[in-house]
Amino acid sequence: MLNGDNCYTVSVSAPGKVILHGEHSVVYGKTAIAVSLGLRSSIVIKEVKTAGEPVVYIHLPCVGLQETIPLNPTVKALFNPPLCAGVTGKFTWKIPGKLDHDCHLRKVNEFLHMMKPNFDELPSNQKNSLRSFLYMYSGIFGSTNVQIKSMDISMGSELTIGAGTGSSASFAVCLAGALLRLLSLKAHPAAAFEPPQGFEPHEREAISAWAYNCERIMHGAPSGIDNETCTFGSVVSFKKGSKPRHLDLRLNLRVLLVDSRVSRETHALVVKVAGLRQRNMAAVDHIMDALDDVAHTATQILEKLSGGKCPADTDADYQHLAELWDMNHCLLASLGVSHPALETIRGFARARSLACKLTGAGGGGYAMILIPPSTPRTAVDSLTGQLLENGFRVTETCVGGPGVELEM
Ligand SMILES: Nc1ncnc2c1ncn2[C@@H]1O[C@H](COP(=O)(O)OP(=O)(O)O)[C@@H](O)[C@H]1O
Ligand SMILES: C[C@@](O)(CCOP(=O)(O)O)CC(=O)O
Repeated sequence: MLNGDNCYTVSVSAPGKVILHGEHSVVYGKTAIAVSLGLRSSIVIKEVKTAGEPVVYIHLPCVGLQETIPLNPTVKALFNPPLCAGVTGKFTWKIPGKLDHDCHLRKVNEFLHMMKPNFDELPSNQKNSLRSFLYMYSGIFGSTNVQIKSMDISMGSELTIGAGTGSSASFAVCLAGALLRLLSLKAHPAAAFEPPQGFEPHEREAISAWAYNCERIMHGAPSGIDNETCTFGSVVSFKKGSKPRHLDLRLNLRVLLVDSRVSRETHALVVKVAGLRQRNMAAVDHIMDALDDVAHTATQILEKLSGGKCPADTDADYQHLAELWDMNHCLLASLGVSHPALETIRGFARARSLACKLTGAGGGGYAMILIPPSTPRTAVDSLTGQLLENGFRVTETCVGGPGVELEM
């Protein structure tokens, strides 16, 4: 959108993600399936007129951050980012995978320390958000000749931060989507007078690749499944050592996302499973194989459900899926990654014949309850009431919906 002052506004949203199948077994080379979550982050970038030097105003209430960044020193320190060693030519925003990530990130860190002498004392979520913004802004705009202006950036999220529902990827995808669209509008001003178009597949590729670089800032060596799921939505299948594969399914599975309110550390749970495997190699490997089979069969059912089958088949498919969710949970429980709170949640769901599984690392965190379309509303309401009475947090939402979207 272009206003009378020749300033653009861009609004973008992106979903979070949950792991549907393959948590823990993916560490041992099996397939994992992630789906987009109905809870989304959103961003509004507005170019604004300012009297003095150009600045970026950043409002990130989810991490309690409000910051003003001067643009002239940013341009001087961070524009014209370097290419990876051995790659010739000039870096452009179209090839984020060829950016010398470590060198660019080091410059971002040096700049932040210079701009904010107390940078090291900030909470790590604020540090990561600031690093990610500067990295991406200078990476994208620093390789073009478009004229930069002051801007105001606000970002919100329905996701809980740091709970394994992909808030960091959702944040990074929103940021990349909005910055790339702003760049495209500024580079092709005539497009601002045409009806806004959603993101094209090639734009999504670039968004996901920039978000992956941001995920590297937050997580070191991420698998790429989160940025892919938050960008493309729907279902993403992933196996260690290969690129995540987006399955273009039209799904809208209803779920209750239940927060057990038990905090857990992913790494500790991965180590626990490794210990169990060390002592019981053959048995644990059979469990991993079974988890892999569950992931593959569930994918086939999701493919059927997305094909718009007749209602009778849909019921049977949901029943089969529910069976697999239960089996998946029990296999994970046999690896020692459930928790009494998760078992309580499952008990409440089972009393209403609904399937429930933990999602992510387990040991606490979230459980998901599948709500097939035929489930009576009263059953969902009474289950929700019981969960809330017992101190759990409950969100009714969908999985498998759209990825990054331009908000009109
Ligand atoms: N809405 C948001 N605003 C600002 N930063 C965000 C937002 N959502 C996520 N982040 C960034 O992502 C980080 C969360 O990453 P992480 O701990 O991996 O959580 P998750 O498992 O939810 O992805 C936060 O520390 C913060 O830097
Ligand atoms: C346990 C594991 O398979 C999934 C971790 O999920 P989460 O980010 O803790 O929700 C670990 C991993 O894949 O790195």
